[in-house]
Amino acid sequence: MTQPPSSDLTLPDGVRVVAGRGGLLAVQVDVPACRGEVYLHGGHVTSWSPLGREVLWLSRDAVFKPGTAIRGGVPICFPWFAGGPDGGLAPAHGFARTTEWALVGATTDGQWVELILALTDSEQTRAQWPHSFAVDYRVRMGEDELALLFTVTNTGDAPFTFEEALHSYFAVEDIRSTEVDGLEGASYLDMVPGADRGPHVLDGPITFTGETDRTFQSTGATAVIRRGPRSVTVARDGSSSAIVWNPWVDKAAAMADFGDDEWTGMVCVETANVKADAVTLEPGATHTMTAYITI
Ligand SMILES: O=P(O)(O)OC[C@H]1O[C@H](O)[C@H](O)[C@@H](O)[C@@H]1O
Repeated sequence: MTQPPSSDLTLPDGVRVVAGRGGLLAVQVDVPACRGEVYLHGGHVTSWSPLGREVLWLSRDAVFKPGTAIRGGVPICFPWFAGGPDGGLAPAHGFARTTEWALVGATTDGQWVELILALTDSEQTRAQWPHSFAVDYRVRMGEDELALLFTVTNTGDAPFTFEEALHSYFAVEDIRSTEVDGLEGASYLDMVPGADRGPHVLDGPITFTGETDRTFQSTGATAVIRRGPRSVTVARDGSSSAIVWNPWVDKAAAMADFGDDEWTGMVCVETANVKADAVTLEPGATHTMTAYITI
């Protein structure tokens, strides 16, 4: 089992740390406004359930074990996305989603709960990415908003460039009748294998009729997921990229940690800075990317 958070951290009422699935440590929130769960493994939000209705999607086949990313919720992609700007980097989406994070703060005002997680460079991270950094990740959950504030500081003495994504999976009634609005007019790359990569310009709301994997660039536009009776809005700050993803039939079947029929019930709308939107930080500089998820 991973290390418990430092014992001098006082947790407010409604917040506790438990041995979750696979024995991994999970921070559970249970307050009148919402319930939620964040695994220290990957700094991974796996649940946000305001007023008893789950907003995020988590695969029934998700694997909870060291070294493996959890399928669903909000994986953190850092310090690169996919195989990195030029491809070829491993592990896919960087090491943050498979590394243990520390819980360094937890507060509540009775309505909101804010959890503060931290990740800093170690011998293990420097072997994969030779930079000194500190990430402060604030997860604020309440009755109608989940705010995710991801702050990276360059604690070294040379500049570095990184990619980042809050790879949020949302539950939808049926992807075939789901629409994502708000990104009209934005430029995107079509990352589905074999497709014309583009860049393309989006000319209307996104509807889903097959595998979809679009990387929107140079846009901070807010996306609205119309997914049944209730919509979810993903607003962003400090984020110029957004990824919209559904694997559809064949890719879902090819993933061991994704139920064959589960592609109908999810969509990813990700808050990111990737490819040409990668961020460069000078020594001592800081960058914050925020996702505001509201219902
Ligand atoms: O299977 P993973 O490494 O978690 O990646 C899952 C997906 O993440 C992003 O949305 C990418 O755009 C997709 O190409 C990728 O398939």
